[in-house]
Amino acid sequence: MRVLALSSSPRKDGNSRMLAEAVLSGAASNGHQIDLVDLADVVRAPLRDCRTCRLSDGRCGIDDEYEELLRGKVADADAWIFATPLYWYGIAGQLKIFIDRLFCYTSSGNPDFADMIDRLKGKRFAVALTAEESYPGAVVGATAQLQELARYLRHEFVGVVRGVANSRGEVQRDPAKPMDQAYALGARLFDGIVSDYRVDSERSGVIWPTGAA
Ligand SMILES: Cc1cc2nc3c(=O)[nH]c(=O)nc-3n(C[C@H](O)[C@H](O)[C@H](O)COP(=O)(O)O)c2cc1C
Repeated sequence: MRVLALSSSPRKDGNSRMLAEAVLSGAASNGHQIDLVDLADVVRAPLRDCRTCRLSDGRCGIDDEYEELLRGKVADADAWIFATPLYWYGIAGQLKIFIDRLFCYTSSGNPDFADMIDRLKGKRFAVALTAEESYPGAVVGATAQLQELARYLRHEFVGVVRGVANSRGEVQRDPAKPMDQAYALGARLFDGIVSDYRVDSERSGVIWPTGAA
């Protein structure tokens, strides 16, 4: 399977990217193909008013490497890892812009929108997030936003790994060991049961197969 991490911190030797790399290492340990993109290298402009920005054939008029990233790596991946620092109790701007600009390719003004919607659906999805504050509520808004995005895109939301860190590399010293958690998350990216039970869901009563470690 192809696992793509989108790292949104402008600090490329920072904590959230390190967590994402650990998720990828875990995925690679199970034979998956891994890749990481720094959004700051690709996404150079925010969403504009599509009515005035679209080209005459309906394609997106913003001239950067976003479309290449989207049509290639993002649409082709089987799992997305979104890595973000907590910025002002939300996700980093680069990541928000990446998400906002999905609109240009999924709204009906774009000639390929139906195909793109198909290609963006049904992936495995995980989040690697770092914040200075350890207060649990600090990351709730950012996490909820990404969870709702995953639901909307019909993804399987596998999990969130959260590190408490500020200076570069400090996430490795977080006593909660988020780097290990990230590795484990990557390793189980495609096997974990992601449940979204309803009251009338059929359930066997057993979550993990007997004999599982
Ligand atoms: C612009 C900015 C806003 C931030 N806002 C918050 C915040 O609201 N809460 C928090 O706990 N940490 C906040 N931080 C700290 C970062 O989330 C923290 O240092 C994180 O580990 C940085 O990740 P990085 O090394 O991947 O860039 C902020 C940092 C910056 C630069």
